[in-house]
This record gives sequence, structure tokens and C-alpha cells, in this order.
Amino acid sequence: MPIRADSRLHTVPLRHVLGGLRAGGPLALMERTGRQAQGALTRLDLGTFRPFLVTHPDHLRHVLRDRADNYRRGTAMWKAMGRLTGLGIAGEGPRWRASRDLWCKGLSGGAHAHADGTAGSAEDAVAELERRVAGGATVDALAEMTHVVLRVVNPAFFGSRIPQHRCDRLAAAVAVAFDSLLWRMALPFVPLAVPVPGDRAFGRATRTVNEILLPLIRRARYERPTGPDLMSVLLAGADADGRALSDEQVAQDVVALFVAGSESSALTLTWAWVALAAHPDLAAELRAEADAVLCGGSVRPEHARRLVVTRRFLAEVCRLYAMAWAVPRTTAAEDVIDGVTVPAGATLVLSPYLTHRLPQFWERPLRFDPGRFAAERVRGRHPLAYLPFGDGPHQCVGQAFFFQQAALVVAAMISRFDFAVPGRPEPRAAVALRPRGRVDLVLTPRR
Ligand code: HEM
Repeated sequence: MPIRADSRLHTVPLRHVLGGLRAGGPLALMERTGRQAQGALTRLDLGTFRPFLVTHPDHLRHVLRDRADNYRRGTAMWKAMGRLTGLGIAGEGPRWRASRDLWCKGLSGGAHAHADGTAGSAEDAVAELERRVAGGATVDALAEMTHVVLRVVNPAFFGSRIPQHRCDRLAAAVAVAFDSLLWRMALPFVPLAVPVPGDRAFGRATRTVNEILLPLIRRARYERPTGPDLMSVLLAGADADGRALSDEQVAQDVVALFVAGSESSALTLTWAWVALAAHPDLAAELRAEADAVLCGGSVRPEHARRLVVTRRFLAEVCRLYAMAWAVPRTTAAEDVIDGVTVPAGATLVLSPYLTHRLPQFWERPLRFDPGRFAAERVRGRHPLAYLPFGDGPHQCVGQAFFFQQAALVVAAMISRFDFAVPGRPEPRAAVALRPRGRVDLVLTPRR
């Protein structure tokens, strides 16, 4: 598959796409394509559907920053997801802008406004886990991380007004709905009116979500909330026309919270244990830091800032296990990217997962090395070579919140448990980057 001499476009013909899919699935195909294209703009031939794969930091800057207005969330995946998450924060235009402003307000100082509640919840969740595995036990890493994350986000997202068991049910329904969009993502040319696998599960999960959320929102609205949690901010906020958000709009933004905030955090924390188990020296370093900062006590909000090694480690987890492995966009009008014409209506798949593996920007890219995030090494790097949280107008609003909470969770756990992850869990490409199969986490409380 040579780069064509007459253009900078790298093309992958249908037979290679099909062969690659058969041989190793979508992620292996992407990895192979990324290695061969080496950052060149790439067109995948899937018959009538020919998406462009964008990985080079210069091209990403063009799409996400310089011409962001021309690259929209119009793809079928966004449209399908819009049935669940609405056109607020997950959409575009004035409604998105109004929602984003509210979200930024709600999360501003994710490190401050919610800090006490979330640190306390992290501590409680880890202490509860310690009681459960008192004599040592093997747990499902993703299930446990989801459990911990949901407790941590409940005060910040909902002012703890959702009882925990309902929060768990809501998260499970949202996860089903989100995952059942994979076919819509893979078959973007199929109209929504034509059923595809996953549609039924999506419909059932959406009904569960509404049954849980709408009564809760009505009650919360009646109480005229003024708290700093995101749900209160949304209820007190206004849309682009200055009108209060409807119950449905608040429900949709709350669902978007789960999609954007909790699953991504739980998945990334799951990969964190996989990476730590594979690098015992690093685990020892993180534990030494946690012991020094926590001094045998509980995690407190102010610890997050001092967990420097832990935060670098998390940044490296986000590089090699970029949860948002593929971020789709659609071109509004024809454009030229680095000499290649991209027609109007084309689908672009931006892949942080592949960008983070480009050897031109990352020395020995597959090596797990948190030292890459030491300030002096970050300075010399292309600013768009690292984008696990996206970039441009839609860049993640929860990045600071994630690092704060995740650092506290890792410190609380590593100071309490010895741990191991048997086998070598590998990622697979679902809508998010998920583990292939269950990840076992063997936990033994430290004496
Ligand atoms: C490891 C954790 C996380 C990762 C990897 C991640 C990744 C991303 C990415 C790649 C985007 C850009 C999507 C696009 O360009 O279309 C994004 C957007 C977003 N994220 Fe995150 N995220 C994480 C955690 C969170 C958390 C904890 C929250 C909320 C508290 C959050 C809220 C959002 C929101 C609201 C958006 C949409 C912003 C907009 O469209 O204006 N994320 N995230």
C-alpha cells in the first residue's frame, strides 16, 4: 500500500480493508494503516463509503482549530447519539454553545467547587472495596472502576440527589445505549429509518434512562436548586434564547454527562491498572508517592496537586489507551487538507489513538513512559501530537476534573492494596476503546 506519488493521499483499497478486518478487527486494521500511512491523510475504501483518516498533528490543527467551522459533528454516529444526548452539549450551534457555557460553569474548578464531596466519595468507595476484599479477591476491574467513578461523580454531577443504586442503573442503561451505536458508527450511510443491530437495545436503554431521570428532574426543578453541581447549574441555566432548559434538555445533557464523563473515566482507570501491573517499578514509584502524600490517611482534595508522578502516569495511560480512539467529523464544504481535496459531505475519522503512536512525534511510541510528560519534554512537542481530550471548540470540558479525581482514586487504591492483573488484556475498538473481555484485578489489602 504505497503512498501515491501524485498526491499526499494514502489509500487503502477495499480488499485490504476487508482482509485487515478479517485478520484482526477494526483496531488492528487501524494500527496497520496508521503505521503504513505515517501521518499521511488516508482514505479507506469501504465500497460506497470512503472515510478519511486524519492523524497528522498539522492536519488535526486544520480540522479542529483553523477550519473547525467546516468540520461538523454531522456524522451518523453523532446523529444516532443525538437521539439520546440531544442537541445540547453533544450538538452544535447556539444550543451547544449555551450548554457548553453551562457545563464550563458547572465544572469550573472541577478542582474546587466539588472537591470535598468527590474526594470524600473516592475515599468511601475505596474503603468499601477494601472491606469487600478483606482477605484478597479477584474483581472485575472495569465493574469496580465504574462503581468507584459513579460514587465520585454523584456529588459533582447530581449534588448526590440520585440514590446510588439508581445512579448505577442509569449508568448501566447509558452504557448499553452508547455501545449499541457501534453499528450506526460502522454503517453511517444507512438512514436512521432503516433498522440495524443494536437499535432495539438502544430503544430499551433510552426508555430506562427517561424513567429514571425525568421524575428526578421534575422534583429537582420544583426545589429550585442553587448548588454547584452540574444538574443544579443546568436547571438554573438558560438556552441560547434565554429560556430555561426544558426537562428533556436537562435529561439529555445529564445523559451526555454519563457518556462523556463517567464511562471514559472508568475505562481509563481500568487501563491504568493494566499498565501498572505490567510495570512494577512504576507501581512502586506511584505507591511511594501516595504514601508520602497521604501519610497513611484519607485522600483529600489538596493531595491531587501533589500527586505529580501519578498525574504523569495518567497522562501516559491516556496516550496509549486513548479512550476516544476515533472522533468523527463531516465536511460542510469542500476543502483542501495538505494538498488533498476533501469533498463536501465527506466523513473524517480523527484518531488520537493513531496520532499518539506516530514515531515522528513520539520516540519509541509503544513504550510506556510517563517521563514524556515532564514539563521539559512536553515543551518541544507539537501541540496537537497529544489529544486524548480532543482539541478546538469541542475540546473536553472535563479534563481537569478527570485528572483530579483519577489521581485521588489511584492514590487511595495503591496505598491500600497490593494488586496484579493476570494475562495481557488487549484493547478492542467499540465506540470507546474497551478491553477485549473481562480484566481481572487481584486485590490484596496491604497490612
Ligand atoms: C479519560 C477521560 C476523558 C476522555 C479521554 C475524554 C475525551 C473527550 C474527547 C476526545 C472529547 C472531544 C470530542 C469531540 O471533539 O467531538 C471530549 C469532549 C467532552 N468531554 Fe470528555 N473526556 C474525558 C472525561 C470527561 C469528563 C470527566 C467529563 C465531565 C465531567 C467530560 C465531558 C466532556 C464534554 C461535555 C465534552 C463535549 C464538549 C463539547 O462538545 O463542547 N469528559 N471528551
